[in-house]
Amino acid sequence: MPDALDATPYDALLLLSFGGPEGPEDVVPFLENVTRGRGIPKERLKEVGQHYFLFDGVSPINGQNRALIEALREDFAGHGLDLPVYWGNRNWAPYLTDTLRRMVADGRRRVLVLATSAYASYSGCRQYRENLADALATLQGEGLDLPKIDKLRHYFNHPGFVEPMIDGVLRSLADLPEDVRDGAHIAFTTHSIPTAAADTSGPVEAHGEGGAYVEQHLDVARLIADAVRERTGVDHPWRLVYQSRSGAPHIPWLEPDICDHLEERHAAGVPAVVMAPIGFVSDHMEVLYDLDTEARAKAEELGLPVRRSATVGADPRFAAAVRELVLERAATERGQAVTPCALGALGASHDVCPVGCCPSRAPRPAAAGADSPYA
Ligand SMILES: CC1=C(CCC(=O)O)c2cc3nc(cc4[nH]c(cc5[nH]c(cc1n2)c(C)c5CCC(=O)O)c(CCC(=O)O)c4C)C(CCC(=O)O)=C3C
Ligand SMILES: [Fe+2]
Repeated sequence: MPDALDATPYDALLLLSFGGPEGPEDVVPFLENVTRGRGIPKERLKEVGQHYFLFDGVSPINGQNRALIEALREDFAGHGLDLPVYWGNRNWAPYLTDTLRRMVADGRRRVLVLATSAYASYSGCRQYRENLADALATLQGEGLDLPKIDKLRHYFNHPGFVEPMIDGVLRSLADLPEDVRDGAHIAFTTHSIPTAAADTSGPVEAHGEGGAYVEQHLDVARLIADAVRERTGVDHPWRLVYQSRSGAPHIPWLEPDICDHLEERHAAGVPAVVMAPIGFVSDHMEVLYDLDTEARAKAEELGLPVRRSATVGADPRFAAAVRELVLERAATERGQAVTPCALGALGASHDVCPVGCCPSRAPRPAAAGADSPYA
C-alpha cells in the first residue's frame, strides 16, 4: 500500500459533535444537557425549545452527522484507507462516553478526533476537549485501559472546507433576481459568543480583541469574497456578522446580529443579501431556525431579497479534506516532515492545543492538548 494512505499510529477516527433531539420528548432533556451550569436565562431556554418544536422536536444535526460519516466511509474506502469511523456527542445519544467505551472494547488504542467545529473557541474546541477528559475519567473509574486521544487541527482554512462554501455563495447569487444580483451584499455569519470568550480564543499569543475566533472567520470570509470576485467579476461588499446569541443581555456578545444587520443594510439601500453561515459545518438548527426562519422573516418584512448559502455538510470535498488531515497528522506523529494544507493569510493551525488555548471561566481538565492530564 502506498505510504500516503497510512494512518499509523491511529486506529480509529472519532466524529465528535454537539448532538440534537430526535423527537418532541427529547427537547427538554437535551436543552438541560446543553445548559447545565452555563447560566442561560430560563426565558431564552423556553424560546429555544420552541425553535425545536417548530421542527417536530427533531434537530437536523444528527442526520447531518450520519450523512458525513457515510461520506467519510465512502471516501476512505475509495482510497484504500482502512480507518474505522465512530461517532459520539456532547449533548445527546450516541453519547461520547458510550462511544469511547465501545472503542476500547473494540481494541482501539490511538484515537484521532474530528470535531464538528472548524474554528478556535471555548465552545468549539476546549469544551470538546473537556468532554473527552470527562469521558476518559469515567472509563478510568471503570478500570478500563485508556486509549490515547489526539484532536485534528482547526480546518477553517482547508480548501475542502472553503471551496464548497465558495460554490454555495455563487449558487445563492445566481439564484437572486438578476436586477439585484450585482448589488448584493454578503453577510458571513457565525455563532455569537461572549466578547470575553472571543478575546481569549486560540493560543495565548492570538489573544486580543476578537482573538483567533474573529480573525479566523475574517480570513475565511475574505477568501470566499475574493474567490467570488474572481469568478463573477463583481466586487460584492461583505461583513462578518453574528447569530444565535444567548446569555444574559448585560453580558457583551459579538455583534452585530444578522437581523439588525439586515435592517441596517436595507436602510443603507442594499438591494439584496446573501447570508453565508461560514461558522457552521452543517445545516443544523442554528441555520434552519436562526437564518432560514427568523432572519428570512425579517428580510420579508423589509421587502429585502435574501438567499442563504449552503454549509459544507457531507460534501465529498469535505470528506476528502478530512482524509488529508488524518494522513497529514498521522505522518507528523510518525515523525515525517509534512507541508500542512491551508489557504488564506493565517496558515495551518497548530496540531496540539497549547497551554492556555481557549480558556474557560472555570478551569476543568481537558484532554487532547498540551495541558491534558492524560497521556
Ligand atoms: C461557537 C458555537 C457553536 C459553533 C461551533 C460548534 O458547532 O460547536 C455552537 C454550535 C451549536 N450550538 C447548538 C445549540 C445550542 N447552543 C446553545 C448555547 C450556546 N452556544 C454557544 C456557542 C456555540 N454553539 C454558546 C457560547 C452558548 C451559550 C451557552 C454556553 O456558554 O455554552 C444552546 C442553548 C440555548 C441557546 O441557544 O441559548 C443550544 C440549544 C448546536 C445544535 C444545533 C442543532 O440542534 O441542530 C450547535 C451545532
Ligand atoms: Fe450553541
